[in-house]
Amino acid sequence: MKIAVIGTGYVGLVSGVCWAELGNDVTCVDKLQSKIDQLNSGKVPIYEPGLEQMMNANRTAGKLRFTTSLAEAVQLADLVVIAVGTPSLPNGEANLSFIQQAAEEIGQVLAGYAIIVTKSTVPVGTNERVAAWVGAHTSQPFDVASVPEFLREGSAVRDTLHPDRIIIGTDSERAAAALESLHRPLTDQIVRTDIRSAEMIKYASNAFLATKISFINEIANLCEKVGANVEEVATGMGLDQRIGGSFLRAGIGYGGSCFPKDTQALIQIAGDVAYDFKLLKSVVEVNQLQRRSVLEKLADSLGHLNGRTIGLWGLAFKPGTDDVRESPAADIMAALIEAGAVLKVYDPIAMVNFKRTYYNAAGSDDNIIWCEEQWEAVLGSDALCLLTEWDAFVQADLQRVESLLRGSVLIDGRNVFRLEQVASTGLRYYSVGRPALKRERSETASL
Ligand SMILES: NC(=O)C1=CN([C@@H]2O[C@H](COP(=O)(O)OP(=O)(O)OC[C@H]3O[C@@H](n4cnc5c(N)ncnc54)[C@H](O)[C@@H]3O)[C@@H](O)[C@H]2O)C=CC1
Ligand SMILES: O=C(O)[C@H]1O[C@H](OP(=O)(O)OP(=O)(O)OC[C@H]2O[C@@H](n3ccc(=O)[nH]c3=O)[C@H](O)[C@@H]2O)[C@H](O)[C@@H](O)[C@@H]1O
Repeated sequence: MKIAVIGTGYVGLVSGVCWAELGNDVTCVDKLQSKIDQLNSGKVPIYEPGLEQMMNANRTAGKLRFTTSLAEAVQLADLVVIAVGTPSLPNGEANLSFIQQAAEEIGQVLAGYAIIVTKSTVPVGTNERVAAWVGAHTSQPFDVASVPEFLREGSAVRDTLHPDRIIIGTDSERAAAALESLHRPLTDQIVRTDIRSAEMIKYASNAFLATKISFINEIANLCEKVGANVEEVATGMGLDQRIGGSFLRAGIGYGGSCFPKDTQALIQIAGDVAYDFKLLKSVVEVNQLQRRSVLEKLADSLGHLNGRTIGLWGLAFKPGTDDVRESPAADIMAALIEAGAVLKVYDPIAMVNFKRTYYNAAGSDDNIIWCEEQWEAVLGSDALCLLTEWDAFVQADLQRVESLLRGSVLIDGRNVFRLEQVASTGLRYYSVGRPALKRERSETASL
């Protein structure tokens, strides 16, 4: 199949590369010249394990191309896939301006029948608007379909090649048959549905996963008060097949480019039809409060934060990605600085993106020291907070943490250390929903 993919972000680039890998002829388009130049020089602009190698193999085989010319890509394509961003507007609603622009541009250059697929996450009813935006600029025949994407950053290639299911929302038999044959090599779990249901499946799935996380985080908060251990609770709950064990890891709350944006958008979608989505509003509120729990634990252990030096391990919203959009670390850092703390921060992959997104590119802020390596963030700090569970942190030698800290406090926002492991050190240890190890120890013992 000849495929044009509009947008070379996490979704467009990974989908395009994987479709080429399956033997299709793929042209990826982006309006950012710098991105296309980078891709044409064999470099992937995002951090996504396994992607660069697969991309270059398919470029060399002549199955994958990159261009800024939407016309060049669309005119040759049987299938045109829209994978541009749908960020939040200030009121939480999805910003559809990139979708509209792409749809209108497609309409302007369409040279014959094509199937136009929206892979971006869009509110219910958007694909009908896509049809209208394309149709306003062409007299060529076309069909539209909603094929939402469920990949996770960090495992995007694997998720794309081994999806749990493929959702195809369209009222065209011709489009459905073509999309089924495109996806059949990946899975037998292909669900054919109407366009509006397909659009809703995407939001409902993300909102449900976010709900599971906020639910377990509230159970964790309760566990801390009643002396239970949330990990034991999650294991016990998750063995019930009706509940399932995934997405029950308590922590500092969800972040990323999708759960925060899509939960807000669904609340807005409900509001537009005068429906008050109370449960989802609480999910969002709980998630916001959960980020504060790090500050509360620091205040509990250190007394006050003014003038304290706090080491932070992890800035990405989760390991395996350099994406820092809506990362809990950003809110936690801002609150710590406001409380008068000095921060020593380190992330193995996301430092550059984080500085560019939340500070100026140079990262200049008198209260933040951007560390060259992970131990520099520990050296001389009053406390260390682990915010992202990168392997290098999970495998860290806790005796070394103890000896380099000026204080003795370790806040584990992702429950990565075993309680017995920490018990063999002198660290005062706070995790999420598990018993704290609050023993007394001189704050200035080391260094
Ligand atoms: N990031 C993720 O893990 C997932 C994202 N999604 C959804 O997929 C969509 C895309 O997300 P990402 O890939 O993260 O976005 P992104 O922001 O990383 O990439 C979007 C790309 O589209 C390009 N673009 C925008 N307008 C264009 C136009 N008219 N012509 C050509 N290129 C254009 C931008 O320059 C950018 O490179 C969003 O709706 C998101 O909610 C869905 C599942 C997973
Ligand atoms: O629509 C999207 O963009 C994507 O959003 C999520 O994928 P992603 O944001 O890449 O990452 P997840 O692995 O789902 O993690 C999201 C956040 O939840 C947190 N999380 C996850 C699981 C858990 O048990 N506890 C928990 O706090 C993670 O730390 C992270 O901050 C979904 O998992 C994908 O299916 C979906 O396609």
